[in-house]
Parts: sequence; C-alpha cells; structure tokens
Amino acid sequence: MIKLLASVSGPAEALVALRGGADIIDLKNPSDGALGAVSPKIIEETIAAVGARRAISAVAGNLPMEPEAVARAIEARCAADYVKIGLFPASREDIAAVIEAASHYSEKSLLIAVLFADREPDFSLLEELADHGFCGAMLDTMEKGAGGLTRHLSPARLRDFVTRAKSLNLMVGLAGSLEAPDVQRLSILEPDYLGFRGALTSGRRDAAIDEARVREIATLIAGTSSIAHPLSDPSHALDRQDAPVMAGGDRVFVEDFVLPLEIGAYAHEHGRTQEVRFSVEAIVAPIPSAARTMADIYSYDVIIDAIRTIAEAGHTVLVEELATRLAEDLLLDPRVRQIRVRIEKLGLGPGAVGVEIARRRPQSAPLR
Ligand SMILES: O=C[C@H](O)COP(=O)(O)O
Repeated sequence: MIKLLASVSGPAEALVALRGGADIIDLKNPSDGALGAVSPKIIEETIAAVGARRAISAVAGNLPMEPEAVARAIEARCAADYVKIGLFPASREDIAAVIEAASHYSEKSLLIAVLFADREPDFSLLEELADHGFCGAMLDTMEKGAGGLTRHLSPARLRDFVTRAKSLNLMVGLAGSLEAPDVQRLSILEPDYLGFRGALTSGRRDAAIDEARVREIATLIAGTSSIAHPLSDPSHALDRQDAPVMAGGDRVFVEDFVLPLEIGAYAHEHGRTQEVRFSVEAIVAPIPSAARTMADIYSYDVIIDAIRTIAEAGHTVLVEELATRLAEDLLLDPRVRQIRVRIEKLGLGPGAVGVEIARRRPQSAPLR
C-alpha cells in the first residue's frame, strides 16, 4: 500500500493534511526552497497536535554539505519520527562525510536521504546510505517550477532508483512537483510513498494546503492498491496467445510515438540508434460516464512510460521481442483486457518495416 506524504508548514496544516487522508506529515517551510526547515518549536507543536495518529517527518534544511552543520540540524529535529536530509550537489567526499555525520543519529530518529532528480542524482549513494543506517531514500526536485520529477528522470531511471533502494531494504519515496496524473504512472513503480506539497494547495506552493486537494490525492493513491504491478507480480506474465477473445471495451491509445532505439540483428545496427515508431492500443473496461478524475481511468501515460522504459533497456535484436515484451508488460495491469502493439523501424529502407501483434488477457486472470 503506497502512502501519501504531505508537506506542511506547521500544526494547523498538519491537521488539514490529517483530515484529508495523508499518511505521513512532513514538516517543511515551503517559502524557503526545496528543503526549508521549520523550527524545533514548530516540530514540538505539531507532534502535540497530531499525537500518535500519524508519523511525522521534518526536513533538516537547505544546508551546505558540511558534516557539523548537518549534524546540528538533525540533532535539533530528532523529536520527529523521520528526519529528511538533503544530499545537495557537492563532491563525493563531502557527501560521504555528511552521510557519516548523520549516521550517528540513526538511533535517535529514522533518517531519510533526499536526492535531487534535477541535479544528476548519484544512485550509487544508496549503498552508502544503507551501510550507514539510513532508513530510506527519496527523490525530490530542487528547483520548484522547473518541471516535475518525471520531466527530469525517465521511467527506466525512476524504476532503477526504486528497485535499487528496495533491494537495500531502504524505504523509498518519490516527490518533486507531483500532480494527480503522476500518481498512476509512479504507483506502477511501487514506491513506499509519494510526496506532495504544491498540488495540495489551491495556488502557489507556499499557499495554504487545501483539505479537498489532499483528499483527492489520497483517494488516487488508495485506488492504485488494487493494480497488479509489474515489479511485484510477474505471475500474470502468461502466454496470452491462446486466450479466448474478450468482449470489447474502450480504447486507450498512443499513436506514432517515435523514439531512437538500439535495435536490429545486423552488425551495422549495433552501437547506433535508429528511429522506431510505436503505436499501442489498450482495450479497457468501458469508461464510466461519471469518470472525472484520474482514479476513474486507465492513463495513456502508463503506455508512454512502458514504451520509454523498454526503449532505454539497451540493444534489442528483434522488433518481435520488443512487441511481445511491451504487450506482456502492459497486460500486467488488470484493467487492460487486450493490447495491440505495432512497432516499425523507420530507417531501414524506402518505408516502414515491422510487426503488429495483439494479445489478450486469459479468462482466468483477474479483470477490472
Ligand atoms: O517532500 C515532498 C515535497 O514537499 C514535495 O513538494 P512539491 O510537491 O511542491 O514538489
């Protein structure tokens, strides 16, 4: 079950977030950049207001990568269940020294490292964090207003982050100007929580958070729990060739999406990319006429992300392999009844060459 982390400025907003359904109350000063800290007094007041009802985290601040400064900031915030420590751009040695200094507080509070998606995050730090007693790692963006998380890192990179962090038993979070449509596509990666601030207000990031918006995001996140995720449920990846024809449904499609790909069996096709065009159609249950939010629909973004992930996976010999992998990946989602994938190589001859396949969900597999 993915949790909602809501960033709030103090006790009053914490109660709004709580009523709206947030799972983790995250204290930060939204007027002061990505990781503006609140005072220890505000942390105390928030703990008093929220009590044991929710876990509370507090950010250490927008700090230079200096061990003493970071240690002092953590020390002052250990009353919170979690302390979030930003790993800001610096040399590897400086960051390692900060991680080492922070590790002395891992018994007093649960430590979460924040890596910045828009500052070329180094995922090899995850091992270091796990070795130094950190409880978790998350991605966020440093420059608010310069695009959200998915603008800065591809689906494959995000998946890599989540997979690596989980393999090290780190609790993993994703954040960074997330909006409602991001929930479905990021939930497929199965992070432990998604972090929000800007989308919870009715205006700017430093405006007050709005209970209805918190509830909307909380509902969206809760709605993703019944989706079978590719990372955790390979059991649905059955051979779908012989499955009986399903009843129809509505079409969600991505057409003529062209990406440069390393593909082909010839030697001259290795070590270079060529343009490949993807057209994918998913047949889903009829869209209810009352559909108004992302929770009610299957998003074409999920298809786009699956295509991008496959495109980044390195050299593929056959378009057929690409097509079947993509179809199987998308059919892991129980909302998808049938999938049609058309893949064309555009740079080989006078026209396009490629394959088109259709795969269906077996009758035995769960449907939605
Ligand atoms: O920790 C999560 C952040 O507070 C997210 O803030 P944002 O959604 O405004 O980028």
